[in-house]
Parts: sequence; structure tokens; C-alpha cells
Amino acid sequence: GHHFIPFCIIISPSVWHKNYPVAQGNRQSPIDIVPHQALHDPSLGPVVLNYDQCTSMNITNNGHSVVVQFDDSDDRSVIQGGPLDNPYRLKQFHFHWGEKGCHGSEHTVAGNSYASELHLVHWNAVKYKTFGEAATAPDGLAVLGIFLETGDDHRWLHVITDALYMVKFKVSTTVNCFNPKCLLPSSLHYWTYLGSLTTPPLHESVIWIVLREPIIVSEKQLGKFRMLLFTGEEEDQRIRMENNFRPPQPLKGRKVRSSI
Ligand SMILES: COc1ccc(/C(C)=C/C(=O)O)cc1
Ligand SMILES: [Zn+2]
Repeated sequence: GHHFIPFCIIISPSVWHKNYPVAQGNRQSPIDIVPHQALHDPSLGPVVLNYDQCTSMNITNNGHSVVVQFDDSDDRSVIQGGPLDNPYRLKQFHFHWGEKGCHGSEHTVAGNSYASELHLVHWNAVKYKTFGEAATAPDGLAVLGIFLETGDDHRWLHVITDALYMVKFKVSTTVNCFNPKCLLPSSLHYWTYLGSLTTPPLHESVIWIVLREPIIVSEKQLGKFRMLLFTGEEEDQRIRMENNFRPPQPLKGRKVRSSI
């Protein structure tokens, strides 16, 4: 009979270390952030986001998340300040979410998780020539993490969630002039620590900046993420894309600093 060969093998985080030994490294992400154990560092200035109105290019279901990619050929959209020594260029943003309720974020705060987490990925184009090179350097990437909590509709997230039906399967579609500045909470108070990518190759190249204040999105908007599929249109199985979050990793003596 027709032998189904699953194209879509979901590798769980607990076995990533077999192919990526760095998964058990000393600066892995995410982590559980314990606010009272974070060191308030008065030398930490505010994080500054200078995003151009029109550098977004497309939205893609890459088989493990939904990613909005940006034109990073110049410094039109950058993050700077805070723990960063120079501007980092916006490359893409993506989300992590659960299958229901308030599980889905990667970082947790005093053991509590949020329904989802948005990651804005930037790279150090001052020191490195390409994103790929920066992604393997200890100060190569800066990822801004924003928690999503359920409540009222988010006025601007609609632009993204209303486009998700077009990328139900592993495909891409155009998104013009989406400025992710509209996805920020009112306060830019943050925690920062040295960590890693949270999906393979798990490179320990990320300066994390996690905002304390979540943004509020509706259950309906969040539900649209859950109807995405890990699988491609050509595949028989339809595996819903959910729970695409890595659990917190050991701190291994790292200090979390707070701007608060
Ligand atoms: C060089 O290959 C890469 C693969 C994934 C990533 C990211 C941005 C992973 C993550 O978001 O955890 C970066 C580089
Ligand atoms: Zn992420």
C-alpha cells in the first residue's frame, strides 16, 4: 500500500542535544526570570528602537513558527542603547505560542508563563558582514522579547493575524510597510542577560532584552496562530503548529540585569 513517509518529523527540545550539543551549554535560552534576583544596573540606559515604516518584506510559515522578514541591507531599522554597544539591524520577528490558556511563552517570570512570546531578531552589522556570521558570534544577535497576554483585541496585531490564513501551510506571502513598533507595550523597562537562540542551531550568540510589560491580544487573535500547520500542503498529515516553545534552561551562574 501507500507507505506514508512523514516529511514532518517534530524533534522535541529534550533530544536536540543529540545533534546540537550546545543545547546543554552554559548560556542557553530561554530562562526563568526571577525579578527579585535580577540586578538593577543604573548604567543600563533605555532601549531605543528606530524602525523604518517600510522595511518589512514577507510573512513565512517556516515549519516551526511564523516569521516576518525584513530588508536588512542597511540601518533603516535598528535597535540600540540598553546593553548594546552599537546598533543592531532588524532581520525578522516571529512568535512562540501554546495550544491553550497561558502556556506558550519561552521565558517565564517567577515561574509564570504567558500565552505567547514575540521575538524581534536583530544582528550586529557593525562587527559582522552577514547575519549568518553574526548568528555564531557571542555578541552577534540582539533579540527583543515581548510577552503576549490574552484580553482585548490588539489593534495592530490584526495586520499579522489576518494574514495567517494565507500561510496555513509552509509558504510565504508579501507584507509591505509593517512597522513592528506598533507591537510594543507602553513601558520599555526590561531585563537583559546573555543567552542563545531557542531553536536549533541554538547558537550562544544572543544578547536578550525581555520587556517586563506584556502586550494584550485577544483569544481570537491567538487562535489564528494555532490554526497554522507544521506540515506542507503536499503532506497527508495535518499537524497543527502549537507548543512551539522551548522550556526554560539552567541559568548556570548567569546574572540577569534589570533596567527597572
Ligand atoms: C544561521 O541559522 C539560524 C537559524 C535560526 C536562527 C534563529 C533566529 C533562531 C531563533 O529564533 O531561535 C538564526 C540563525
Ligand atoms: Zn524565538
